[in-house]
Amino acid sequence: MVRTRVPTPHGEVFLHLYHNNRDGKEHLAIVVDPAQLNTPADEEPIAKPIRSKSLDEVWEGENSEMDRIIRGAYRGRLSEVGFRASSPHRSWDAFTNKFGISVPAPLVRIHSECFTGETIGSMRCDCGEQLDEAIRRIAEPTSVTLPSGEVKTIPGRGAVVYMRQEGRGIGLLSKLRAYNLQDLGYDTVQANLMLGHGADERSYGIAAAIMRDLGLGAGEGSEDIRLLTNNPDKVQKLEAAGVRIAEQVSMVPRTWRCQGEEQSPEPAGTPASDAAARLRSAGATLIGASMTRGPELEKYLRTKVLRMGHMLSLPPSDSAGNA
Ligand SMILES: Nc1nc2c(ncn2[C@@H]2O[C@H](COP(=O)(O)OP(=O)(O)OP(=O)(O)O)[C@@H](O)[C@H]2O)c(=O)[nH]1
Repeated sequence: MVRTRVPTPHGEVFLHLYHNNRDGKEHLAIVVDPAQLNTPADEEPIAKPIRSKSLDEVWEGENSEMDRIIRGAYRGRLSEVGFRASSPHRSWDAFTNKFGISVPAPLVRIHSECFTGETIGSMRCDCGEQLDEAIRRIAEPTSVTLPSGEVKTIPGRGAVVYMRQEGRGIGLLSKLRAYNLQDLGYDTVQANLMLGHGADERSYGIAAAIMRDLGLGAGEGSEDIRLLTNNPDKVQKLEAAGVRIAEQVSMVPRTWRCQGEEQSPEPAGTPASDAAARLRSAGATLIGASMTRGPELEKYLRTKVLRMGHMLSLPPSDSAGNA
């Protein structure tokens, strides 16, 4: 495992790259925990830091602080000047916050790789938008009230566990074949089945192991989590793998939040710019073409709701019987 800091439009995140001996793929965890950047090493953070146990362990054959730095086992922001070793071996299992307040459970998303949606901006799915939206929502600050009555804003925290399960686990090659079948009119479920695959071949054992390592919903001293998903199968499989989910938080596609309004390009004063402004004022960072939309995305989203049981309300036109 290796960890590094990455600045993003939503703030600085820590990218953890995990090796495993089950499927040989490199899965990732994108950890949002600004307290690790802002809290001086000798001060208690307000919420439990999201730390990887395997990263903090001393590894066999590790001889110097530089070895640990190179693999990312440090706290705070590295810089040539002013780096502090910062109690690298401390375990946070028994963490209690000394401010006497309860903070919201960390927000977590288990995201599945989608080359087409995330890298080339395909409008067949909303995967790129979901990844952006997940990091934005995890990083969103919240207000807490101190025992003195003072209201304090604390940064959002949580993680996206990024699983290399392209095409719901069937792989990119099969997904591209499925797209060709979809062009003939089949939906995403039918196309998978016609190719001899299951509708969804993903498993969540490795995701649960990563969460255990990070103390998110599983493992010694871990916190319960809030899970960002609409997928009931994901919730059920994670719980079966021992992950404690305090709350399921849904993700409404941006296009369904702004139904009927034009968008990109966004000349000022148009419904498009209003829709984008509303999303921005809600904190959204709109990337690329603002939001994904179009008939193919519409069909994809409706299939998720109608055939895969995703917990989302259809927009008014669909619930009126057009599905
Ligand atoms: N087989 C197949 N996979 C697709 C298609 N479109 C997107 N995907 C994959 O679907 C995965 C994302 O899963 P979704 O079903 O969209 O969402 P989810 O993760 O199950 O549910 P949420 O947590 O609510 O987002 C990614 O691995 C994508 O590569 C498609 O048309 N066919």
